[in-house]
Amino acid sequence: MKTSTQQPTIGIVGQGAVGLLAASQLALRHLPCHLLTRDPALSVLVLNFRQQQQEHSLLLNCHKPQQPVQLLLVPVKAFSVGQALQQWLPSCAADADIVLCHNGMGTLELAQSKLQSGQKLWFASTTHGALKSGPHRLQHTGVGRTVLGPINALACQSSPPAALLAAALGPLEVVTDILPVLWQKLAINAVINPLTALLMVKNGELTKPQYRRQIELLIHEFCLVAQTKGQTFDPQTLCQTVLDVAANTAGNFSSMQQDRALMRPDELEFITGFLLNAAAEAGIAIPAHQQLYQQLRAVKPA
Ligand SMILES: NC(=O)C1=CN([C@@H]2O[C@H](COP(=O)(O)OP(=O)(O)OC[C@H]3O[C@@H](n4cnc5c(N)ncnc54)[C@H](OP(=O)(O)O)[C@@H]3O)[C@@H](O)[C@H]2O)C=CC1
Ligand SMILES: CC(C)(CO)C(=O)C(=O)O
Repeated sequence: MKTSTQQPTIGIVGQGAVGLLAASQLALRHLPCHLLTRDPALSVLVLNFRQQQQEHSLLLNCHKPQQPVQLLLVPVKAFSVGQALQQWLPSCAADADIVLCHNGMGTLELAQSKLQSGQKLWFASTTHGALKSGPHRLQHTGVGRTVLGPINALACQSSPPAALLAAALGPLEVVTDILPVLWQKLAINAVINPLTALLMVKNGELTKPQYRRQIELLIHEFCLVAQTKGQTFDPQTLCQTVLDVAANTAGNFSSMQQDRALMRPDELEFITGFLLNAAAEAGIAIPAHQQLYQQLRAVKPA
């Protein structure tokens, strides 16, 4: 259902870094949305949003929407997707656009099983960087881009919610097949995240020659698994892509490093774990990823 001004009701799950980035950029473009938070008593979030050396004081709306949500953005950790959909899909219109946005893979079947038959499922893969340094402070740490693609059959036949996604997390590219994008992001996260989390270093450390052999091995194994799912990558090019991301985000800690440093749950099961499951299904051994997984789980058991 649309409001009188024809602006669809937008809901953003949570008040995490990516969700607040999306809400802030919408607010700066005078496109209001509802933050769907865990705290039912919270009506407004006061946010200091820092972007490109500019500080913005924003008031973000946390009221439960009166109208069914037409566009639901779900920028939560992969392990929260099932519960987030369970909680917030009842607030959505029967023909709503639902947009997942997370690192890792392995949530798509679960998400599809929770949707009503008229709801469209999309995935937005973003390279933006956002850091929440306190409950009221968000910094846009890296200007990136977002690729949006359909997941379920209905989304494949529908127009994408491109204008709103572009306002929230643009520049936006819309693709008809998002899987190659998700697999490439998986490769980046399957190398940078576990290594930085194990070594407790910033991403840039991995550009040093001493890590080159291990990264090449991880990428080689990744390519074998991806191939079994119909995703073909050139190992050398992919290795260079991973090193470029590490160099471009040299001063940042990866999300997995931050999660482990702060003793929060991490996305290892949806990154390395997903890869290990796919390898097992295909009967392929990927010892370099297996070892990383075991080392990380030994440091903090699942
Ligand atoms: N931050 C970044 O720069 C980037 C992050 N990503 C990926 O995007 C995803 C989101 O990242 P990020 O924003 O950093 O993650 P956060 O953990 O900061 O944000 C997710 C937020 O959603 C909340 N949440 C989860 N489930 C619900 C629910 N049912 N109802 C209400 N709130 C809920 C969480 O609350 P609670 O903590 O209480 O569970 C948390 O505050 C991750 O997969 C991440 O790897 C991708 C690119 C960049
Ligand atoms: C690309 C990278 C590795 C940037 O830090 C990331 O997505 C993450 O930290 O989760």
